[in-house]
Amino acid sequence: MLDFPSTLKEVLDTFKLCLSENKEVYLEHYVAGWRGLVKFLNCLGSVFGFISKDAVNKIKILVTHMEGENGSQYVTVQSMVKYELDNELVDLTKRGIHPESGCRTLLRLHRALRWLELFLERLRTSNEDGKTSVMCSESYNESLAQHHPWMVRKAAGMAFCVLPGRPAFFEVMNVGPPEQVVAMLGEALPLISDVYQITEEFYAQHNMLDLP
Ligand SMILES: CCCCCCCC/C=C\CCCCCCCC(=O)N[C@@H](COP(=O)(O)O)[C@H](O)/C=C/CCCCCCCCCCCCC
Repeated sequence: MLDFPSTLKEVLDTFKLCLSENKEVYLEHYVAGWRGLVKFLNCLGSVFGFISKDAVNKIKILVTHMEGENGSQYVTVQSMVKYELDNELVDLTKRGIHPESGCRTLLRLHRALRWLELFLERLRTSNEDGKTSVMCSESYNESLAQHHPWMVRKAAGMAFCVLPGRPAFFEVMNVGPPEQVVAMLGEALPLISDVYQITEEFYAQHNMLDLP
């Protein structure tokens, strides 16, 4: 697990460790990446508490699987999917007796990873006056929002309004001057994108992109 304080670079580097040689996604590093991100989210204020709580719950569910008696099946996303499908441990069409399957839980974080990718790309290419609240809400609308009910979208939209400006945001990242942040994001984003794409394709192959 990552210790705090860390820099956002250290957290994003975790996603570099996610991919095995044969392009499988290691759950251990995936979860460590999210844990690190949640710590940054917590630094942004208590208004993000409900988002942080949901992410933490999902991380806990995955860790419980990884540390459980069938933990050896939860090494990569691919092994988890195979195991849960082979053993009918996933609710495929409607909510049923497996509300905490690894597959549906990871899918929620996977969708959030797309939000992160879109948001960090906007941050990377923005200028000094760029509004992080706008970047965040545009990225949210293009990704996660499509899977959230009205109430959640409304609450998220209100939380985004209190995001600090780009300079304060860069400071929280604890990476260095803006040019360094931009360079770091330029290196990290392709890795996040790889992890996202590989997971997306694997879930699509198994018709699991809409798990209830
Ligand atoms: C200096 C900081 C750099 C960037 C830091 C980014 C930190 C991001 C950390 C965590 C992101 C939150 C991940 C949220 C996962 C949401 C999963 C989800 O979709 N859950 C919903 C569905 O779950 P089920 O009911 O089906 O189990 C659940 O209903 C969601 C509830 C909470 C609202 C989620 C809103 C997500 C907004 C996107 C993140 C905004 C963070 C803004 C900070 C820049």
